[in-house]
Amino acid sequence: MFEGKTLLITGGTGSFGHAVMKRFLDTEIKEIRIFSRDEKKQDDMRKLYRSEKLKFYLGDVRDLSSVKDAMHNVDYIFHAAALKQVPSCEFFPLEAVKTNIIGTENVLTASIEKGVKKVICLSTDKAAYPINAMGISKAMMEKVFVAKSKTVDPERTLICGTRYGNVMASRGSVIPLFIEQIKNGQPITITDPDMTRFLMSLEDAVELVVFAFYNADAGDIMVQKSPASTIGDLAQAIKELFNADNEIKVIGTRHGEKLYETLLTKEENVDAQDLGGFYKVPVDKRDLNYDKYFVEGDEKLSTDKEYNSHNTQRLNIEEIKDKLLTLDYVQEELKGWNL
Ligand SMILES: O=c1ccn([C@@H]2O[C@H](COP(=O)(O)OP(=O)(O)O[C@H]3O[C@H](CO)[C@H](O)[C@H](O)[C@H]3O)[C@@H](O)[C@H]2O)c(=O)[nH]1
Repeated sequence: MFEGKTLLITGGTGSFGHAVMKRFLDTEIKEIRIFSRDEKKQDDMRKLYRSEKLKFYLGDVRDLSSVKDAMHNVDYIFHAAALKQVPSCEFFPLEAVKTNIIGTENVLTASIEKGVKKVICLSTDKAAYPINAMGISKAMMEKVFVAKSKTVDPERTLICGTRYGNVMASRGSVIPLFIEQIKNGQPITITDPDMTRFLMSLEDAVELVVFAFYNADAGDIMVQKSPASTIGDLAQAIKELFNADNEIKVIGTRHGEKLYETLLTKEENVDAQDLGGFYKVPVDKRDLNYDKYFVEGDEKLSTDKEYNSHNTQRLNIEEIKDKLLTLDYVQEELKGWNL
């Protein structure tokens, strides 16, 4: 379906943008358009890949006209532009509103106007039962794209989304931190050994978006089933891989952080469809007749459970090690370490 087509990636210079670009660059795709704010990152990417198929557009999702200017003749959009750091959104919540919520509204408004055929909006597990500003803004982003998907004929513009968990070894995340601490002979700082997180790779995130592309209907949110581990086991697995004996220091749960992450809320699970490796949260089909919100209930709502990093498949230390070894980053770090 991508043959001869133009794909626009908002936030395209980020790690997800890079991974998608690599996935599609050598296909029959016509053009991959990278839309982002940072000219330096764009220039680095341009020089690194030197591909005729790659086109760079400077702009900000907050600015509707810059979004519109990038959308002529675009067939599909992966909307990944976001503020995603928990602490910065906590201090500057309105910035999260502007980028994550209004920015998404802009991307969708422009897509509909320009006749883009499909838009996939990327969300995060932190949007399910959100407790921090980043998660709350992403939850609102989901509401915005679900509502917007109902305003347009899906044959013309199909709007849907994905929700995924922590990307293993992403910049500034816990796996590189633990490895750095080992290399520097520092204590390994664990917030709570029993805290759990889903373990997904960047490739999984790309696979999820591609799955959504082929399988989601308008307004659906697609979720990938993922294993999880406790942070205590993750630290132990990394210690064993690096043959390290650093002490473990428990520092306590950080501000805005949960004991476990949720990929499907209990309320979503009632209607979610199990598609093997994925779940599909179908769009709420109730119409503008508000009455039905109050007179029609669902018995399952009291009994169904959420799908979270505490009740998903739990990896043991050996399995975490195997998973870590699939990451290029960990392989590279191990090579350097053994030398
Ligand atoms: O020193 C540390 C740091 C983290 N953790 C734990 O490791 C897990 C993962 O932490 P990360 O910091 O890798 O990931 P977060 O889920 O906290 O969130 C990260 O990913 C988010 C995107 O999903 C945002 O970008 C956010 O700012 C960024 O910290 C958490 O359970 C956390 O408590 C520790 O045990 N010790």
